[in-house]
Amino acid sequence: MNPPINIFDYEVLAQASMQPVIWDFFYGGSDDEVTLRANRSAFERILLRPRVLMDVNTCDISTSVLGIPVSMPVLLAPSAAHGLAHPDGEFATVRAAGAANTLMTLSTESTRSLEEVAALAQGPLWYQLYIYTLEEAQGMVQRAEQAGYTAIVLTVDLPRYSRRERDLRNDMNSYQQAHYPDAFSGNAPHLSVDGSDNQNTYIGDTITWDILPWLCSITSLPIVVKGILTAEDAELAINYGASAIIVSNHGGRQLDGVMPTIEALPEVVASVDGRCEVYMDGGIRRGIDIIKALALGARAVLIGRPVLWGLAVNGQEGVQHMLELLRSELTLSLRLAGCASLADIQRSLVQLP
Ligand SMILES: Cc1cc2nc3c(=O)[nH]c(=O)nc-3n(C[C@H](O)[C@H](O)[C@H](O)COP(=O)(O)O)c2cc1C
Ligand SMILES: CC(C)CC(=O)C(=O)O
Repeated sequence: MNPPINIFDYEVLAQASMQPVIWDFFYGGSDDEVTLRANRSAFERILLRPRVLMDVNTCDISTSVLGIPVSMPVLLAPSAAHGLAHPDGEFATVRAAGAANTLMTLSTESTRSLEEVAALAQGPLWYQLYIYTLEEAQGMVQRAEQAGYTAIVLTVDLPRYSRRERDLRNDMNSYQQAHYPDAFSGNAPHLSVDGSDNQNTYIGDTITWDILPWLCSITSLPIVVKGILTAEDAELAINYGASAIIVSNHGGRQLDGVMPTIEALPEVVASVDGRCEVYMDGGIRRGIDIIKALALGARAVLIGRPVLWGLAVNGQEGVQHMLELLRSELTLSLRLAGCASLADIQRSLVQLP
């Protein structure tokens, strides 16, 4: 294949470069993968209403998230076990994010430790939290704060691990433990992806909204709640102390059959009504997807799988190149839509089905 010129090219090359069992873990969703597919197909039903004869000679796509400047409204979503994609793991990812002047969110389930990753960071970092025990969570939050992470991203859509049928068929757990036993253990001894190993004490199915004031009491970092899909939960998140919300369905990997995130976004944005920043993830693969999300009220988007494709194909350089492809698509599409900056993106730029 010729050198990749878009994220779908990276996807093809990534699949060719990895063991099918790893590909299935990265690519797959839960159950029938209805939501996984819907995250993409929903973008195709939203059309753009461009304006013409605007001066788009310069086009500024820089912005900020929670006051932190980033070169574009594209952040790296947390994803587990980058060591399964490339031997450099999160070291490559954090270098690429820094080179692109954007923000990386490190997963609790990273291959490398949060301190090692922070030591290589040239750009801002957020830390994504899964709560096993409260003691472990408190320790991790304190470690993240000390290491220079600037927000805690609490993932709330994984009370329990979903059924990922590809992984069940492949016996992903045995494969991972045989070949990459440390893939998920960078920050704590979490040995498997689905909680089946007996060292896992995950309490995600017992925590309630009170966890937010508790988190606020143990850290001065802002709390970003990831995995909100409804107006009701957006309201609760704000009332319980969230500083920002990520509209997310975990890339179609948790409850199957939920709405695609680009369709959930307007409801959440309306409910939040400017009281906090709202971001979204799920299916972002093109510059125009970012434009649609921003027109519907997201301040920024996060990308999950594309990072893993870049990593698998060419480590740090692959992630960097993938980000630059997205950056140039976004800039060109904005110009073609008549926008000279992100501030020019109005709700009227999109037409819903
Ligand atoms: C392989 C993989 C691992 C993931 N691991 C985590 C994780 O550890 N924590 C988390 O909050 N979300 C995790 N996610 C979800 C992403 O943060 C994000 O919500 C999702 O990937 C966005 O969809 P996209 O892949 O279509 O961009 C993971 C996603 C993938 C594909
Ligand atoms: C280890 C898993 C809990 C990581 C995750 O969030 C995912 O695979 O979607």
